Amino acid sequence: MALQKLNHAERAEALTQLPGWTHEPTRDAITKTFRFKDFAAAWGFMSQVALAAEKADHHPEWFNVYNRVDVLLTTHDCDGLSKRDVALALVMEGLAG
Ligand SMILES: C[C@H](O)[C@H](O)[C@H]1CNC2=NC(N)=NC(=O)C2=N1
Repeated sequence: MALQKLNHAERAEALTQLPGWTHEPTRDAITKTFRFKDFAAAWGFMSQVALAAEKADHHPEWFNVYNRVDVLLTTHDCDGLSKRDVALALVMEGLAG
């Protein structure tokens, strides 16, 4: 069965668990900008997220410059926001400290 997009109630619930995350309607994605002490800290975060993402077979769209990591999460398989995006966002929150 195809992965389902989150319904209204599920989206609202997800965003209450994810401070600093914003819904981006054009892509039906959630986004956040993380800032770290320096480039090494940002890259360390990205390395840890990359391992978790690969394990879950669910990957972020992201952009890094120096200590900043802009993240966009959406599910290509259903062309919108799914529980996999919420799960990866929660992993990121845990790793960002
Ligand atoms: C074949 C593979 O399982 C799929 O392409 C996975 C890989 N990573 C993915 N990542 C994201 N963000 N969305 C997907 O739909 C997705 N699909």
